[in-house]
Amino acid sequence: MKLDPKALRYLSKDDFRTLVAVEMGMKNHEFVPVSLICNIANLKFGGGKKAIQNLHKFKLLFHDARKYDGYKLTYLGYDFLALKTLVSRDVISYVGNQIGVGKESDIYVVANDNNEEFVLKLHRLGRTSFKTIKNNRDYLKHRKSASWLYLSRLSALKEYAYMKALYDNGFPVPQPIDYNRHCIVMSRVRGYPMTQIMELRHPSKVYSDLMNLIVRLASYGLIHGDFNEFNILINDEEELTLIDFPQMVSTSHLNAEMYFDRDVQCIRTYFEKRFNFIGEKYPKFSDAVKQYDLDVQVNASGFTREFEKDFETLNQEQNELDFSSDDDNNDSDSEDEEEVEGQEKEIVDEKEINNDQDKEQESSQEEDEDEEDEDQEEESSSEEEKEENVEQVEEQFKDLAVNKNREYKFSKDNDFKVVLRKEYMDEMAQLDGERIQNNDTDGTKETPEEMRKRKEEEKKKMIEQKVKRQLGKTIGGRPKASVRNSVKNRSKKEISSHISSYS
Ligand SMILES: Nc1ncnc2c1ncn2[C@@H]1O[C@H](COP(=O)(O)OP(=O)(O)OP(=O)(O)O)[C@@H](O)[C@H]1O
Repeated sequence: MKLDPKALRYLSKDDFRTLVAVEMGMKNHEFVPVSLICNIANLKFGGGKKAIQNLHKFKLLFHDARKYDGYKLTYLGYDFLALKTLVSRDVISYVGNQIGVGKESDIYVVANDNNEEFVLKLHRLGRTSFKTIKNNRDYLKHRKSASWLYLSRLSALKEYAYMKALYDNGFPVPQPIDYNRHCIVMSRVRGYPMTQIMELRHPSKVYSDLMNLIVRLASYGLIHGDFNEFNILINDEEELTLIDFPQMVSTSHLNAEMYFDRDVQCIRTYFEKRFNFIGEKYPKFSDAVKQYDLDVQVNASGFTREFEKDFETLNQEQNELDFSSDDDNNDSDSEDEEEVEGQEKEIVDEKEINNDQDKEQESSQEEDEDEEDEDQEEESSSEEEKEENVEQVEEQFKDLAVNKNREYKFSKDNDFKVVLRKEYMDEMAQLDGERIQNNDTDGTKETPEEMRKRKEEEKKKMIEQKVKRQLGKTIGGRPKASVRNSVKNRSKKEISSHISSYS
């Protein structure tokens, strides 16, 4: 599901109030009856129904009238609630391009009023299960339908808590900025996922940095649990940043050694396959001496043991639900068995909602003008670029270049321009050198105009190659998912339902 923030600017305070009312109603109902929504929202003169229609129009609510007139939140609706809160806290002001799609999240670039860029991660746990839940449920004794909200929220909270504890202790992780509901805002790392790197200048150094990181994590009582090339970002200086923490486990976990060894093995295998580097020395679980305990800090950040327990239980239940979704009978049976503790924790704190609502005002309308100006500029410059080959490059590049459909202005115009990496620049310089040599020996000198054209051509070729590679690796969801699956031992079913959720 793609996040499209354009409706934000058209929604009134009453609309948001009604959206929150649906969220609260989903505590006990899969589809919240219209009368209940209106009651909770408590709007005058039939305002509730009008707001429901508006929210439905923007696809923030899903309607079902089979048993009674009821509505539930869509992912987009839940995204909006979180975005609205983050905007009202002045954490973010603009939403930019999507820069990543994980199995369980969508990643966007966002910016605040000072044009500082961050990354917004929207957790999407349980999205497959959510789709399989039967529509004939009306009243939820045991918060089944809302579990995707709760699960995504817990996952975000866990990731935020771990990221904060790690960041505060000097680990190379993004800086956590804020979170709300199922969203985290963190600093943007200037680097590439290691899976996109074809060659390293110093493979042995990077390898030993990674192994040291695994051991250092263990000395703080933690194992990443998904330590692979997809969750390691590397920059041009070959510095590393670790991302994605919802699966972290403690070194006192029953299977801690297995998780530790798996993390180590993942890196060894990858280095051997990709860089032809055999890591002869590698750490064992017994090498890691626990010196610190980050658990306390993680708890202090809000992710208590109770939440951890809930998270594990729900995760397991969601997995079981995925497996049994084909079997209609099983589904309804298992529903009755589903008793999860701590229902009160389920939906957002009412107080928080009310405060947020009061603070949250229509703050997005003024952004239109700047954005339109930008779009006009883009159009006029593209008119000049009529040459066929330029168009070809743009076509291939469209997902990586400036998103012309974006509804929100973005801070730095040049942000999405291709940044040619050092290797490409070196390659071009080398080609230049060869050409000059040839010219000298031929006795035919290139005019400055010819040289400019040739350089442009070469640059375009480089970009084309780079883009092809990137598109193949990052945008083609199917191969990525299957590779990830082999790393993480995910079921085929899980992957195919994930892939279908994007189609
Ligand atoms: N702080 C960040 N800075 C820059 N890019 C990021 C950042 N966080 C995530 N990304 C990009 O988003 C991609 C997906 O992020 P992440 O691994 O956190 O998602 P995920 O849903 O947890 O993935 P999965 O569950 O499939 O492992 C990353 O590969 C990376 O390219």
